[in-house]
Amino acid sequence: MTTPRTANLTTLTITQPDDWHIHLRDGLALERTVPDIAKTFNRVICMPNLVPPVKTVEEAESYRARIMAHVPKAHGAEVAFDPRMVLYLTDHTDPAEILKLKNSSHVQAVKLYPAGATTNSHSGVSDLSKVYDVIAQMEEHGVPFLLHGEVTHNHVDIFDREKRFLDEVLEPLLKRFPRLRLVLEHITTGDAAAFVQAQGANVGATITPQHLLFNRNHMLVGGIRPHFYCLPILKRQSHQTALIEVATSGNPKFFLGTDSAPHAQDKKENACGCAGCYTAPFAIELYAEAFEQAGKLDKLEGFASFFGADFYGLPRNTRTITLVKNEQIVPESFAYFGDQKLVPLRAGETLTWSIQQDATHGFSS
Ligand SMILES: NC(=O)N[C@@H](CC(=O)O)C(=O)O
Ligand SMILES: [Zn+2]
Ligand SMILES: [Zn+2]
Repeated sequence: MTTPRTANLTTLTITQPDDWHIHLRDGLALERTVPDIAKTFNRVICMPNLVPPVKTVEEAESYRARIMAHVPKAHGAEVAFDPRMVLYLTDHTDPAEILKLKNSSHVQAVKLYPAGATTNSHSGVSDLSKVYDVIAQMEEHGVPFLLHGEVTHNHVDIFDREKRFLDEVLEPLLKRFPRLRLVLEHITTGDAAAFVQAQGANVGATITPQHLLFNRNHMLVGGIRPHFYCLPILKRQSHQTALIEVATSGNPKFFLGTDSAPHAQDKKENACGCAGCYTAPFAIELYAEAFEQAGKLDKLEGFASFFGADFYGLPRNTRTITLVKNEQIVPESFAYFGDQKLVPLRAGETLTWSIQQDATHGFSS
C-alpha cells in the first residue's frame, strides 16, 4: 500500500499565504473583514463590487485607505497586510484609466462582472465589444483582467453558465487579445480547469475552499443550506474532483482565492438569499483540510503562497505561518456591521487544522 508522503503530518510551516480574491465590503463591515483576513494573509486582491463600485484609481486609493484604517496591531506594530486594489469595468470605463492604474502603486488589475452575473454586478459590462479599447490597453500594458466567468442570459441554466462563458466569451476574447493576462476567478467546473490548463502562462485561475470541499449535494440534499450558496454555484461531484486535481497538482496556473463574501445572516437565511460564503477567519485551515484529504499537503504552499504572487509579478512573502493539527470549532456567528450577525461557512462544525498562535500572532520571520 502506498502512503502519501504527508499522511501523518501534525504541523506544517509554509510561507505566509496571499488571497487573490476577497470581498472586504466597506464601512462598518471592515471592522470584521480586515482583521479576520489580515491575521493570516499578506496580499489580498480586494474585489471592487461595492455600492457604488470602485471604478477609478482615485476611488481605489481611497477605498484602500479605509481598509488600512482597520489593520490590527500586533505588539504595537501593524501586521504585514497589503491590499491590492482592482477597478470595476463598466461600459463607460475610460481607456486612459489603464495608464493611471499602471502608474499607481496599489492598483493591480481590472475586474469584469458581466452585468447581472452576481452580487452588485448591475453596473457591469453589458457587452464586451463595448470595452475592447480598454482591454487593448490592458493587453498592451500587461494589466491582469480578472473575470467572473458566467454568461447571464435568462434562458441559460445556472449550472451551465460557466461552461457557456468559456465557449462564447472567453475563447473569442483570447483569440482577439492573445497576450492578455487573465485570471478566471473562482472556477467551479472541470471544463474551466481544462480550459485554463490548455492556455499559455498568461492565463491563470483562482479556486475557493468551498469548491474544493463541497459539491451541490452538500447544499441541497436533506434540506437547502443557504450558507453553501455562492456564485458560481457549487456543481456536481465530478467537477469538485477535477478542481481538487488541478489545485493540488503543483500547476502554477491555479492559485488561492477565497472569494470570502460576507452577507449578514438575515440576507442569507431569506426567501431570496444572497450569494456568498464567509471563510476569511479560517480560510487557510479549510484549504489545508482539502489538500490533506487529497494526500497533497506538500502542494499547499505553492498554491497558497507562491503561484499567485508569481502570476502577478509580486515578490513571494518572506514570513511563514505554521498550521497545527489541532481541532477548532467554527463559531456559530460573528458580530457584523454594528449589531448584525454573520454566519460563516461550516458554522458550529469542527475543523481539523488551526494556525499556531505564537508571540507574533502566528507569524515567524
Ligand atoms: N461569490 C459570491 O457568491 N458572491 C460575491 C460576488 C462574486 O464573487 O461573484 C459577493 O460579492 O457577494
Ligand atoms: Zn464572482
Ligand atoms: Zn468574489
